[in-house]
Amino acid sequence: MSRLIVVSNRVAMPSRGKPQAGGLAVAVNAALKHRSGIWFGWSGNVVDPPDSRPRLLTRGEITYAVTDLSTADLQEYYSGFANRVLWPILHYRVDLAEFTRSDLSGYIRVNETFANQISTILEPDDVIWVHDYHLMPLARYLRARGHTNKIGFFLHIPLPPPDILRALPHHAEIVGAMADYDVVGFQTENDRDNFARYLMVNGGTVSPDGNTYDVHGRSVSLGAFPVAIDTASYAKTARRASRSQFISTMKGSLGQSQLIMGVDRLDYSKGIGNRLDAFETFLEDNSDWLGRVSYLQITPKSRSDIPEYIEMDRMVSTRVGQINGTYGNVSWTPIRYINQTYSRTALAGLYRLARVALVTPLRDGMNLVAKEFVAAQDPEDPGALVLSHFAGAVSELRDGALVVNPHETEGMAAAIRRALEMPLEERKVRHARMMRALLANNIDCWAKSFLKALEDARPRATPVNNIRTLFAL
Ligand SMILES: O=P(O)(O)OC[C@H]1O[C@H](O[C@H]2O[C@H](CO)[C@@H](O)[C@H](O)[C@H]2O)[C@H](O)[C@@H](O)[C@@H]1O
Ligand SMILES: O=c1ccn([C@@H]2O[C@H](COP(=O)(O)OP(=O)(O)O)[C@@H](O)[C@H]2O)c(=O)[nH]1
Repeated sequence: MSRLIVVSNRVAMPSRGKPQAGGLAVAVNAALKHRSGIWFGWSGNVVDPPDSRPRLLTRGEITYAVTDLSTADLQEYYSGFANRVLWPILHYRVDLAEFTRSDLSGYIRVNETFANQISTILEPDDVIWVHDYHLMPLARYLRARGHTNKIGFFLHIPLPPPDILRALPHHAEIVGAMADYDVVGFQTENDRDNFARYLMVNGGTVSPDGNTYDVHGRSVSLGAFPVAIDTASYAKTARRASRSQFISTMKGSLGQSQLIMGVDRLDYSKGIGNRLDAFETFLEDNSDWLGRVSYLQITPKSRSDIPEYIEMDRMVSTRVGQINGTYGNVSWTPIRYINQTYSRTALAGLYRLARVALVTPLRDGMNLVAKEFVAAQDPEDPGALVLSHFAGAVSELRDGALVVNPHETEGMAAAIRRALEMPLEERKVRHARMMRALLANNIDCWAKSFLKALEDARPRATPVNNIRTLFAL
């Protein structure tokens, strides 16, 4: 079997020890467990100047090939273009995008550097699987270096309609460059259809199979491959974790209160502010629940150098303080707000203890927390999931979750009450439906179905040696 080269901005090195908050690392790690290969990406270190060749480290079946970034790379590529331009625009927040030409050139420079470094380790029949918005044009630079390998791309975050994509300055250089992959995968059909429409309005034509698009001489197949979790193994972890000292201490601290949980990186896309508004309205409208509920919000800090994230940090802390100050008393604090990262095992135990999970992003590619919460429940006494209509996970979990619009405070407050008071029989039925969906699409299916689509893609006869823009801006 040919080697698999996984490429992503972040590489989850086992030696790092610390748990990582972020679904991409969790999904790729699980996918690589079943196929030997190389995982290439950023080491997480900033070095001036970085080495021009990757450092290799083998652990079991996986070889990690990592490279450092320079201070300018970190600033322009990661904090700048990837996280202040692409992240907001792809999450439908054009209002938050801060575009500069220097950030765009830093982004292109790092993509070209990655292509150079990958070229040093690439063999002709390697299959390359690139992940996420940091590396959208990588295939273009690999093709320009003469590589005809199969190259696939998976976008972990949403892809908005063409009108929003057009707000991205020089979008053809970035979004249009995805046509240089053989297969492009998305979390949902909606994301896939948005990209198909983007290609069509820019002169692409669809082939009779309905999945392959010809775009000015390039051929690219599109598909939806919802990212998954290892459901059965996570359920086992949760059963074990629920017997730990950590969980019995937590249980003791709750007394008779019901536990509501939220777990999100501190990111504006997660809708934490709207959720706090809804929780406040719930307390305001339901005085019978005062003192009988505890909302635990675990929120590791994320991308803390970026102004929008600093502002978010300030806003959430202030709101939590206001709500606790207004509704709490000497023996009861409504919200426990924590900025630490917990291991997935510790989270599994907490999920199993919780009566309700609030997963209410304004937009989210998938949201693995929603899936992990469901997998962690005791089927005989499961908790209820309140899930945003705008999380990718809703396409698989809508039959069992209480689906809410995160922009409607009163609707979310009502859903919190309904979830807390849901009869056992209804909780069991809803949980069983969601478990069925999760068991049908396991992490192995995700990786296997994407790699199968890549294998089936038409081989490229000749490399593209010129880098040219596909269509007018
Ligand atoms: O690497 P960071 O900048 O610290 O950010 C963490 C990761 O966040 C994003 O995760 C996405 O992928 C998940 C798994 O497919 C998906 O469930 C979630 O909805 C997405 O937001 C980001 O896409 C990753 O690249 C980051 O590593
Ligand atoms: O303290 C934490 C918080 C989150 N996570 C994990 O980080 C991932 C978050 O993925 P998700 O898709 O929900 O969102 P993302 O952060 O990737 O946008 C999940 O697997 C969580 O279990 C974790 O291990 N520890």
